[in-house]
Amino acid sequence: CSRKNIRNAALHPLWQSPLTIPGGTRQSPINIQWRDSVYDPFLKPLKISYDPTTCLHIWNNGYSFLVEFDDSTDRSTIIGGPLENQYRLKQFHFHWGAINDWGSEHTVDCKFYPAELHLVHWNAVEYPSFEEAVMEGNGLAVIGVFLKLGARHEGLQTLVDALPAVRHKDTVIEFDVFDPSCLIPSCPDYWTYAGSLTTPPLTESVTWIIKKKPIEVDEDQLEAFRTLLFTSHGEEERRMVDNFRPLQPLMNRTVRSSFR
Ligand SMILES: NS(=O)(=O)c1ccc(S(=O)(=O)NCc2cccs2)s1
Ligand SMILES: [Zn+2]
Repeated sequence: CSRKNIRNAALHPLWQSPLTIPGGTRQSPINIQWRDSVYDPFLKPLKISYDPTTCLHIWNNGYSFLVEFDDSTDRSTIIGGPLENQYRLKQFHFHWGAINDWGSEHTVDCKFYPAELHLVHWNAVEYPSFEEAVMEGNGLAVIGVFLKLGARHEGLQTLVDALPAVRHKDTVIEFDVFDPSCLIPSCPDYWTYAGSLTTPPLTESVTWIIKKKPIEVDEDQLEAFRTLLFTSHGEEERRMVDNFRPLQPLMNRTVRSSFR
């Protein structure tokens, strides 16, 4: 994949920390070369069961804006797909670009989408806490959904309307009821591979489940993401854009598809 626009992200303040971790063999994100992905007939459909009342708040953590959920019980979970266990929803967040030509973390046949949604889940069957699951090879499962420019997304608009209240880093607002399944395409097709967190601590603990179909959002909604700031109140403002990690080497990995 051409690295012209990856330079922007690599030089971005977000990546002052090391871009790669020593000895990393399963880092994320990656380019998904459609023709190299291998159909696996044993992959199950992914079963998503979210309780909208487990939604807690939206906050700007200086990397992205995240919507966090009460993960003290199994009320919002996923199971099936490539997963051996049930995983609990912890939070979802997005990555996006300064312009619509790039912004996603994963690419498909070297194509960037303008943004990407990540729904982060942890293996509460095998591990006592999220923080411990983050350190384990099968600790996390992240669903990735690409955003493409198109029609306005009514479900997303509820989030967009809350963004002015979390414009600065470390601001938070309560968010009582939200069902994130409205952000996941109904098409069941996905790719899956073994990878890592794409922000520090970059741990190699993520089973990635990347939906083949994108969701459509409109220009105003993408522009609303770009009004957020990396910086806190009182600091010199830096717009929160290009908060995506550069592509990482595939190394000895195969991307499987749930579809022919
Ligand atoms: N872009 S991504 O989906 O790969 C993610 C990056 C970081 C994620 S996190 O929610 O696990 N926070 C990291 C941690 C918090 C506390 C201990 S480690 S998810
Ligand atoms: Zn992410």
